Amino acid sequence: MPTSDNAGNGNGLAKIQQLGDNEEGRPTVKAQTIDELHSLQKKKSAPSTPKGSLPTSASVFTEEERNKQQLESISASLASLTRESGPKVVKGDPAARKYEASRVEHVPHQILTPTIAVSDSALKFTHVLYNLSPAELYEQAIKYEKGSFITSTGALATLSGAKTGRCPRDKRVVKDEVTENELWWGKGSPNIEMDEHSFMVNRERAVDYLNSLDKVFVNDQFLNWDPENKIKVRIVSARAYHSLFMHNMCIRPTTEELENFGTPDFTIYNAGQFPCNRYTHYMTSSTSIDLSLARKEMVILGTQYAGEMKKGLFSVMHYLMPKRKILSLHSGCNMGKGGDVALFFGLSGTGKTTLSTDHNRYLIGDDEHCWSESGVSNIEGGCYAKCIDLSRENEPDIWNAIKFGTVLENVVFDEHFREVDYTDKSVTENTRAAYPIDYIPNVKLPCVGPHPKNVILLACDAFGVLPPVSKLSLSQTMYHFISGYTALVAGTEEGIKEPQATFSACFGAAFIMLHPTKYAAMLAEKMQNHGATGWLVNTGWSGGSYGCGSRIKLSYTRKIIDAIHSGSLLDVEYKKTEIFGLEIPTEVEGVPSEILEPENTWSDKQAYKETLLKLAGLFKNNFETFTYGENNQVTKEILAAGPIIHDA
Ligand SMILES: Nc1ncnc2c1ncn2[C@@H]1O[C@H](COP(=O)(O)OP(=O)(O)O)[C@@H](O)[C@H]1O
Ligand SMILES: C=C(OP(=O)(O)O)C(=O)O
Ligand SMILES: [Ca+2]
Ligand SMILES: [Mn+2]
Repeated sequence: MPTSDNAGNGNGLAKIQQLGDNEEGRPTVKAQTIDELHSLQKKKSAPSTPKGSLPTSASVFTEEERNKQQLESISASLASLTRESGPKVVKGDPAARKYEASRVEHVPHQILTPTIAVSDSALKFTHVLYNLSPAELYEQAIKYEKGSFITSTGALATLSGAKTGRCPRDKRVVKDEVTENELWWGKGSPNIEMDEHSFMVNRERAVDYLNSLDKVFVNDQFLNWDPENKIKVRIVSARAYHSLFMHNMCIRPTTEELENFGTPDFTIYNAGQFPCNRYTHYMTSSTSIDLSLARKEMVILGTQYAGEMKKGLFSVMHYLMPKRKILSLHSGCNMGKGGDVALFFGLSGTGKTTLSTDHNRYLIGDDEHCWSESGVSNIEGGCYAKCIDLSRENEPDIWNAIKFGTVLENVVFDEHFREVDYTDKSVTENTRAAYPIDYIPNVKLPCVGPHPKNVILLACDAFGVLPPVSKLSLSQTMYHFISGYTALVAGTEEGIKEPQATFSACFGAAFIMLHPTKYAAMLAEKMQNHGATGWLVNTGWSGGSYGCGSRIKLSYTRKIIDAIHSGSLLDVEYKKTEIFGLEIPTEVEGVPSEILEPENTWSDKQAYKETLLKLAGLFKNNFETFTYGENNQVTKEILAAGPIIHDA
């Protein structure tokens, strides 16, 4: 009898929902398990050639064949040259190994020759993370690299370790029968020799280190936007940070270009976390950056500073391009709406990146270019901006480029909000942002342009005696190009009042491979043929040396640069200065006229005169290397274009 109560079921109890029921028409997932659900999240990236389309000559390979070719090529790059130590390479993240297991069978078996010793590393797989996307590299960095964080604007903040700048004294170049005669060696040259054997010792050390890891990153990319002079580069590295940096800084291949990449023209082995062995001949520290032009390889040991890779490749371009009658330039480059191109030469910190990034002009590149018969081309696919004291007001385009995908090196940020404090120098003064060039809104794509109209030499003169702007004759341009002057303040060290003069031939002595006069002669010829005007712009001190005066306002420098671009600076009156013989304009729109003549801005005229003479003496002293050297091609005319000190 009590059952009848239940059977009636007039009590309003809800029916238990069945799987697949869909009360509000909301679809539920098709997955039966949580693993299945996860497997639905990622779909396969689309191939570049859609299925069913006719194969072109470049796409006759199946995806599997291409994959096999890529693996063979990477395997060859990573091969030990002294023994059969593998590697057995396999694509993909070892953390996701169970999903990759089926691919292992495709790896070609290495034939073991009994004459070559087998090591344990021959038995293990090296997982290759090949041309990962920025999103994948973020995950790798955050999961596995201490010191990697996402900032409030989405950039990837990283630490470069003990080295926060380049180590030019640890750079070595293999001297052989060919390079002995071709390259610039000796006093003033950046090329410190090593022999081939020592290079091989370091190469093996780097390759063994990389093979000992569970995984390595491989980037296959391009240098040079000039399609006829593109260079294929491969970068093998151990850190996601390095892979993302190069992804941003080199030219990114399309999926199709990557499928048909083939053998690289140049390979970098970056084993930066691992030191070199100081017992190796030619090694003077635990850091070594070694270049073999014959092998088309570079080895990095003992420094994780990413700029070493970018500037290492720049050195290679300084060798390869002049062979093709193309001038390689350590300069920024931009183009006006009317197609007028300007080059900005200058040493580190003088303003190449800042001044080539100009909201009113198209950016071609901020640091490395080529000047060929057909015009200028950027070597890189990204920019590498200093971020110390970066502000939205002064540099809006660089500020806005610091977003998802950008690598932020050695900056300090709020631990909770992850807002970067660009004034903080706790890690280093050389904080940097590396971003793809298309993060700048008015980029010129492809990054090429016609022959330059203006060649601007930037010097940050901390002595405060060079005029904010002067127009140069061709010989003066050559004189100042070969001198490559800048004077910076030590900055981080306390008590340093005296500016440090630096002379760096061709505004890039650390990267040139041939004698400076070779590049200078090419520049003179090109400037003459294309009617380019040379300018010297002081982005440094005014009103006294460092300590007394102050740095010229960026807004004034921008006005000066505007007047150069527009051509209006060609139509004003000029006055010639004493000692340096520089032509200085009497007026520039938007700039107080009195600052154009440095003497006016110094209250102590005697101190001005003495400082001017001191700097002129430093110039003369530096130039002696070029006039009395064995490669004396410097004409009297160029020498006469330098400062003239009259004996009292
Ligand atoms: N008058 C000026 N002209 C150019 N840069 C200036 C000036 N005053 C201050 N600066 C600062 O100097 C630095 C120049 O560095 P950057 O453009 O990165 O040089 P480079 O690319 O030549 O290494 C920037 O931090 C910029 O804000
Ligand atoms: C990255 C560099 O370039 P720059 O300082 O000229 O921007 C460098 O010299 O290490
Ligand atoms: Ca530099
Ligand atoms: Mn720069």
